[in-house]
Amino acid sequence: MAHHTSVMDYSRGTSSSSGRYGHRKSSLALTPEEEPLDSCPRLVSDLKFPNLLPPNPVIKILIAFCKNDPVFEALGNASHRLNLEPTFVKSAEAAIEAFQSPNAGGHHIVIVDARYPRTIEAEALGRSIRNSKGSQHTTMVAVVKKSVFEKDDTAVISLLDVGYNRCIIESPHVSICSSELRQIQHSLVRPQNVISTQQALYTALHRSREAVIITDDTLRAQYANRASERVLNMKMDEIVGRSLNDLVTADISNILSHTSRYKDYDGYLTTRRKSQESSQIHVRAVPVSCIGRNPTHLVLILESSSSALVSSNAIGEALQTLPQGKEVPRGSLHSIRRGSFDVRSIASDGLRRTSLAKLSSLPLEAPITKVLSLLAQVQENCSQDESKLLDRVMEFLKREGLYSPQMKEIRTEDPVATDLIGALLTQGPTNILSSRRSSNDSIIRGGGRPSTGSIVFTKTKESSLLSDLLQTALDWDFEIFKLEDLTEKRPLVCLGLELFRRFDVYNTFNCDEMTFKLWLIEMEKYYHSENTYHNSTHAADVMQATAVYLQQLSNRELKIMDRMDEATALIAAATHDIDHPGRSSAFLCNSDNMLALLYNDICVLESHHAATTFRLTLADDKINIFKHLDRDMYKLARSIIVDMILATEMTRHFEHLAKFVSVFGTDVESKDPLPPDNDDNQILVRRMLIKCADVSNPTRPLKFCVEWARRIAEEYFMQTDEEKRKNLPIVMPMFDRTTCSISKSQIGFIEYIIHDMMDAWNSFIEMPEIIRYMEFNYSQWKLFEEQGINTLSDIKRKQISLTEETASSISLEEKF
Ligand SMILES: Nc1ncnc2c1ncn2[C@@H]1O[C@@H]2COP(=O)(O)O[C@H]2[C@H]1O
Repeated sequence: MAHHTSVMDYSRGTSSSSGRYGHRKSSLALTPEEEPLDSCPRLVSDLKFPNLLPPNPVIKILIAFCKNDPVFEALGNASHRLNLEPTFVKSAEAAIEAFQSPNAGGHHIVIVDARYPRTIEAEALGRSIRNSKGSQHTTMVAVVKKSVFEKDDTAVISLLDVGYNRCIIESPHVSICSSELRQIQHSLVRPQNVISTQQALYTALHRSREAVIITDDTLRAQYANRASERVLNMKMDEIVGRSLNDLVTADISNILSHTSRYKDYDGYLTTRRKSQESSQIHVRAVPVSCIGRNPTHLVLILESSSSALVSSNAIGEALQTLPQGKEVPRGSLHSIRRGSFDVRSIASDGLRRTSLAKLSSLPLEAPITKVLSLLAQVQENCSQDESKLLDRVMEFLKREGLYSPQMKEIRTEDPVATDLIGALLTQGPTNILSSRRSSNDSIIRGGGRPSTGSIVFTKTKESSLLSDLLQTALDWDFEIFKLEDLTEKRPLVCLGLELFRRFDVYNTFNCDEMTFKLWLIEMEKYYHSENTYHNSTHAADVMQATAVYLQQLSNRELKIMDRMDEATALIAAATHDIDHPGRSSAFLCNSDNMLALLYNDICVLESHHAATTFRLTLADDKINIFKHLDRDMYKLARSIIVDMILATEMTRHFEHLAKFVSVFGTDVESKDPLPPDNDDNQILVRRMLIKCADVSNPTRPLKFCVEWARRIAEEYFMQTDEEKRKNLPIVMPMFDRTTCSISKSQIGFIEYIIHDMMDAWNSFIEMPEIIRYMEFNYSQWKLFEEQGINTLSDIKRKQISLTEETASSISLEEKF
C-alpha cells in the first residue's frame, strides 16, 4: 500500500516533507483591504495576498479494468511504485459505487480501461463519474488501444468530450506507466488540487455579509454571493449572466473609466429590485486582471444601508407614474398590470378613504383588492365618461371566474367537435340527465399495472441508426415513430437521456447519469404500452416538443427559464401522463374508479400522474434524481413539476390561455418589450409551454399529425366500446368506431383548442413553423373530409400514401 511521500510540491518549487500541513505558512486572509488600493496594475499573479495552500494528502487512484492483463499489471505496479493509494474494480458499476462511496471515495485519479467497450463502456462511465458529486477536481484518464491513436482521433475526442482529461496508450511496461502517472500527477492532479483549494475562498465569499459580485470585462455578472441576492432581491441564477446595466442603475462609463486605469471606483448606485422598490447602495469596484495586462474582471463590493432607500415613499412615487386624468388607458389593464402597490400607502379623501382604510386593516390582501384600490384612485382624477368605464371594469374584476372559459360558441351542426371539446373541458362524472346511458355497474379499473417488458437498451443504443436519429433530437420534424420502432416501444429512456444531457440536467441536479437512466427506465415502465395514444411514445413526444421550445427560448435569450426551470420542465414532460389508464378522468369518475374516489373527482388523472412521479422517485434512492438537491431546491423543483403536470388538465385550458394572453398578448408583430419575468409570469410561461407541448401533435408535419389523430381516436373508441359493454354513461358518443369522422374531430380540435393557443404561443416564442404546419394540416383535414376520408381504415390508407410520398422525398414544406 502507498505511503504518504513528498511528491507534492506546491510552494514555488519547495518540497514539503513535513507532513500534511508541514511548515507552510497557510493563511486565510480573505479581505483585499490589506492591499494598498492603488496597486497598479493589478494582475492576479502579482497579488501580494498570502496564498491559500492546498492540502497534501496521499493520492488515491481508482483503476477500473475488466481483466488482469499485462497492461493492468503494469499500471498497478506503477501506482505502487509511486506510492499512490490504488483501488481496483472490475466493472463500471463497481467503479461508480467505489467513487461515490462516502468511505472509499474522493479519488484524485480515475483510470478506465477504454479498450473493451462491451465490458466497460468508458464514455458512459466517464459521464456518470463526471456527474457524481465531488468529481470536479478528479483527473480522469482513459487507457486506449494503440490502434485508436493511429487510425483517427474521433474516439479520443469523444472520451475527452465526456470529461476525461487524458487518453494514454496501453502499455505493458511498468516504467512507461510510471512515467505517464508521474506526468499526470504533475500536470493535472497538482493544478486541480490548487484549484480545489479555492473552494475555501468561495465559501468565505459566499458567507460574507458584504454583497460581492464579480463581472467579466464587459460587466456581465459571472459570480454573485448570497448577500448580493438579498441586496438585489434576486436569485443568484437571475444575477449571474446579466449585464450590470440590468441589475443596477449607475453611471457605468464612470465606473469603467476608473477601473480601466486600474483605479478602484467608489460611489453609489441604485438597485433595480424586483419588487420595484429601489435602494441606493455604496459600491466599490476593483479591477483584476487574470491574464494579460488589461482588467479581465471587476469585483464589485456592495454595501447596502437600509436607511439609504432612494425614496422613503417609493410607493407614492410609483403612484405618480400611473396615468392621470385623460391618460387613463381605454379598456386596457396593461399599464396597471406592471405595478403593484400596497393599498395601505394610498391616501385619498372622502368616502373612499374609509373603505380603503377598512380594506387595509384586513390581515390578508388579494392582488385583486390592490388593483381595485388603484383603479379607485385613478377614478378620482378622470372625466365622467372615463369614470363610468372604470366602474364597468371594476364590476368585471369583482366577479368570480375572471378567467373562466369564454370560448367561441361551438356550431351545433358540429356534433363531433361538441363531443370532444365538451369532454375535454368537463372531466368530472358525466351528468346523468344529459348522458345517453347509465349503468348500475361499477367497475374498478385498477390503477394500471406497469408493463414489465424489459428494455433492450444496450442493443438499440449501440445501433448507429439510433444515434443518427438522436442527433436530430431538437428538430421539430423529429421522427418520433422511428424512435418508437428502434427502441421497441420504449423511446423515453433513449430520448430522455439525450435531452437531459443536452440541457445539462445532470449538473443542474448534481446527480449522475446512471441515476437518471434508472429513473427513466422506471418511469417508462409505468407507461402502459397497450394504450394507443397515452403511452411512453406520447411522453417522449411531449418531452421532445418541450426541449425544442426550451431551446428556442434560450436562443431568443429571453432569460425566462433558468437551468432549473429547463430541467424541471423536461422532467415534468417525461412523466406528465405516467400510469395513464387509457381512459379519461370522466370515465374514471363514472366508473367509481379508486383514483376518482381518492381525488374526489377533481383533476383525477393529472393528480395521479404528479403523485405517481414523486411516489416512485422517492421510494428508491437508486432512482431518486432529487437526492442531491438541498431541501429548498427540492421544494422548488417539486412545486414546478407538480404545477406543470397539473397544468396539462384540459378543464382549465381557457383559464391558462386567457391568463397567458392577458400578460404576453397575441400580436406577433408587436414589438412591445416583454413584461418583467417575475415569478407569476414565469409560472404562466411554464404552464403554457407544457400545454403546447402536450397537444403539439396538430402542429407537427402531416404524417405525424395523422398518426397521432389515429391513435387518440382509437383510444377514444376503446373507451366508448367499454362504456357500451359495461353500460356506463358514454362520455363522447360521437366517438364510435363505426360512425365517427376523425377528420371532423380534428377540424374541431384545431379550431376550438389548438388555433388560438398556438397563435399566442408563437407570438411569444417565435416559431412560425408550428403555425405553418397547423394551417397546412387543417387544410388537409378539410380536404380529407371533402374526400370522405373519415374512418380509421380511411386514415390508415391515407397514412400509407403519406409514407410513400415521403419516401419519394416530396417535402411537405414545398406544399406550403
Ligand atoms: N389530435 C387530437 N385530437 C383530439 N384530441 C386530442 C388530440 N391530441 C390531444 N388530444 C386530447 O387533448 C388532451 C390533452 O391532455 P391529455 O394528454 O390528458 O389527453 C389529450 C387528448 O384527450
